[in-house]
Amino acid sequence: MTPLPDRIDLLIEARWIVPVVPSGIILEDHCLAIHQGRIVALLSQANAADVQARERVQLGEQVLIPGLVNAHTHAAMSLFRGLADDLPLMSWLNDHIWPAEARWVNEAFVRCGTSLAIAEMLRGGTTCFADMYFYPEVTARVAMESGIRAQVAFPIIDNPIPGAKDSAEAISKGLRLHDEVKHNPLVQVAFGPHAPYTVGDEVLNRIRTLADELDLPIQMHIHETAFEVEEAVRQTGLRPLQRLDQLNLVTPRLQAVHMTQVNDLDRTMLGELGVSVIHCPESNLKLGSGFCPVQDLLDAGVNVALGTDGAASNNDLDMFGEMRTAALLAKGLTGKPTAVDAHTALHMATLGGARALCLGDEIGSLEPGKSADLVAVDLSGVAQQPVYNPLSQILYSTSAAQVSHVWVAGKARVRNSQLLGMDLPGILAEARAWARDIKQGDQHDD
Ligand SMILES: CSC[C@H]1O[C@@H](n2cnc3c(O)ncnc32)[C@H](O)[C@@H]1O
Ligand SMILES: [Zn+2]
Repeated sequence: MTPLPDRIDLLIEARWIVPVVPSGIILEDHCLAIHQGRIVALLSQANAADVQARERVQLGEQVLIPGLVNAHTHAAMSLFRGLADDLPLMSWLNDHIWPAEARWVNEAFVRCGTSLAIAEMLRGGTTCFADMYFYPEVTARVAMESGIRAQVAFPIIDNPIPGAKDSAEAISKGLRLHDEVKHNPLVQVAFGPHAPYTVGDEVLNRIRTLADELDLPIQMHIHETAFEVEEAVRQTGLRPLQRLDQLNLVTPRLQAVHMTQVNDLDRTMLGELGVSVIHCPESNLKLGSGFCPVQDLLDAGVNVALGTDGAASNNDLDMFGEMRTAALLAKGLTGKPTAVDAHTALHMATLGGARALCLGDEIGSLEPGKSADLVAVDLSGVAQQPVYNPLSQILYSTSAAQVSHVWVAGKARVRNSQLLGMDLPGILAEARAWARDIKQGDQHDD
């Protein structure tokens, strides 16, 4: 072990630590040593006794895990939470969400909705989120101000969108944003072509060329419903994933969101070509979109991450709930209780997400050298007793409400369940004002 600095910044003592790597290990009565925003050691409490630290945090009956990675959301859509429920995807989008976006979405909307979403995510143990929404420059700014880690995919659709008159303008604004934030340690930019049915071949070709040149990820909704795949086959003779492969987009930089429709050829292609699949089980269930065959994908060597999707189709941004749904759904779908076990679900929500966002060397597990993106979960409550195995509690009897502390790059963002550095009362007041106007159809004054 490399010697520790004479005095480290932070020492966290916990009853349990689940580092995710090595797989399945649970450390009891251990400490995590943090210096300059990075994990420098995992130590037994006996070995940590002589360590000098500027700050010591004693967590008691709590479990420390890596920060959760919400690998797909539309943060600002938190302002549309509960606006249109119990509908299938295309009527939800065409008849409700897209008209509401055309009427309401502007920079002030994105600022307020993204702040609300980040507050919910940080309080719930999400330390990194991957976003795809209009005015990505606003999302990036709010993320930087709040201290959360983010991948901001700038949206590209063939039609005009809020903030860009066409896809060429969306791309040039997105590239400018990349240039502005490329040295920021917490925020990175990605391409966000919305879906195969909203972006044509010419624009996809340009995205592929630019993403290769700049070494940037591409996030896209793909094979979300059977209807999407059937329509594409009817119109072109190709499944959307086949079409994307012909355009050389099926590569390790592709983050394929949803993938509820997977045939043998798709599965082989995803595994062999190193694509990450972002599984959004609750949004898929609520919109009746279908089921992503996660265990089959994992067996084929596909990296699978977890996302909530937006709060307008979920309707929360709770990654603990998402992990539990993913685990239960896989068992129901396969008829096998061993499918997506507790460790696999936590892996998808941490290291799987980190790898999908090309951040696998930086976050996703508690290992020396990685950034100190951490979550402490309180297991002392009545609904968490007794504790035989803290991993079981994390998956099957815990929600965002039990998160007590959150650190991003070693900096505390939640302490004793209180959000730090964000004006939560102000954000809530503004969100309620937006909802009042949206409900009444009034003009919103900033
Ligand atoms: C291009 S910005 C994002 C765009 O996507 C819409 N959206 C939200 N959820 C979904 C989904 O599950 N499938 C497809 N599109 C979705 C959102 O409303 C924005 O218009
Ligand atoms: Zn989505």
